[in-house]
Amino acid sequence: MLRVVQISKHFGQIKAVNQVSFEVKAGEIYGLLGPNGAGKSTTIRCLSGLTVPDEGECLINGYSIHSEPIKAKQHLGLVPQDLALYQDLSAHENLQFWGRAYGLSGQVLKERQATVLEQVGLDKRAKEPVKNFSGGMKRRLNFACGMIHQPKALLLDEPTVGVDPQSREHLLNAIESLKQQGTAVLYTTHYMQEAERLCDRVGIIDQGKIIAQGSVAELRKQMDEKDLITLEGQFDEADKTKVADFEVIECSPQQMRLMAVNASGHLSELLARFQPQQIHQASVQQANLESLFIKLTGRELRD
Ligand SMILES: Nc1ncnc2c1ncn2[C@@H]1O[C@H](COP(=O)(O)OP(=O)(O)OP(=O)(O)O)[C@@H](O)[C@H]1O
Repeated sequence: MLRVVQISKHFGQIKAVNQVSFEVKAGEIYGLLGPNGAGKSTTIRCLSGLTVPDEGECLINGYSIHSEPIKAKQHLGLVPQDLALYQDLSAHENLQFWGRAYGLSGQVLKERQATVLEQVGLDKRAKEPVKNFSGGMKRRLNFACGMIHQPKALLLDEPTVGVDPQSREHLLNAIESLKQQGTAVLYTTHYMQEAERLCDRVGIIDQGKIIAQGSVAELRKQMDEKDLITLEGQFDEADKTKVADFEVIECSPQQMRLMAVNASGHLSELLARFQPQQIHQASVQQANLESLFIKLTGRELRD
């Protein structure tokens, strides 16, 4: 339903997106996971036709967003990171505006307004002006506007940034029910837990490039079932020789990161190799998307 073929986009010297390719099938949620500035929004902008890539192609249900934009956009919904709402209008009126913009009218539009308001839990607040809403409620309405026309493919650009837990749950449930109905969803986030919960497949993006791609289970396997150990304290290069039997990911003056199978079982023996005052803190993290990102880049997702 969504195909991104080898797209690149430069802004001056910055390679915002660099040879990115992926596909999202009907009924699939594909997560694009990466830190701030990784290239997620630029990829979404290319897919939605707001930005033209320097090279490559974006297809929606087989139609090129650049050479056949009208046909392509019939199947596409976009929930942008910045709210696209009229603050003085009610939730109902905002949905009416966006529904009409997508070509809906009459009874069909009325029914869709009622359905999506219920899906995002705003049916009881539908007549109030949006300026009275909390940030989370506005995010939920922003999401409802993007799916009012029941698109076959939906682009969600960090839809849960800054929302309260209740709104987050509403949004995640609504996205899961879209998947059940066969919608292809592209979901960008830098929240690893959300990607693990929602996504059938994930692409990890950093500095414009997809550095790992697959199901969450496949990506975990790339960690060889190894856990991540983070030691905080004071280190120098010579300390690496003390842990030569571990896989050392990073050794900076304040932090050392290592990988090992069954790390908890080895932790006390590992700590005994250092001077007691040298280590201030030690933690173990099981193999997950965040530890894979650290393994591949030496940095944390939230950087
Ligand atoms: N219009 C633009 N002009 C110049 N640079 C840009 C422009 N848009 C994006 N960039 C740069 O391209 C890179 C990728 O930005 P992008 O917004 O795609 O990242 P992101 O992964 O969506 O980040 P975030 O999670 O912060 O939204 C960044 O270095 C950004 O500063």
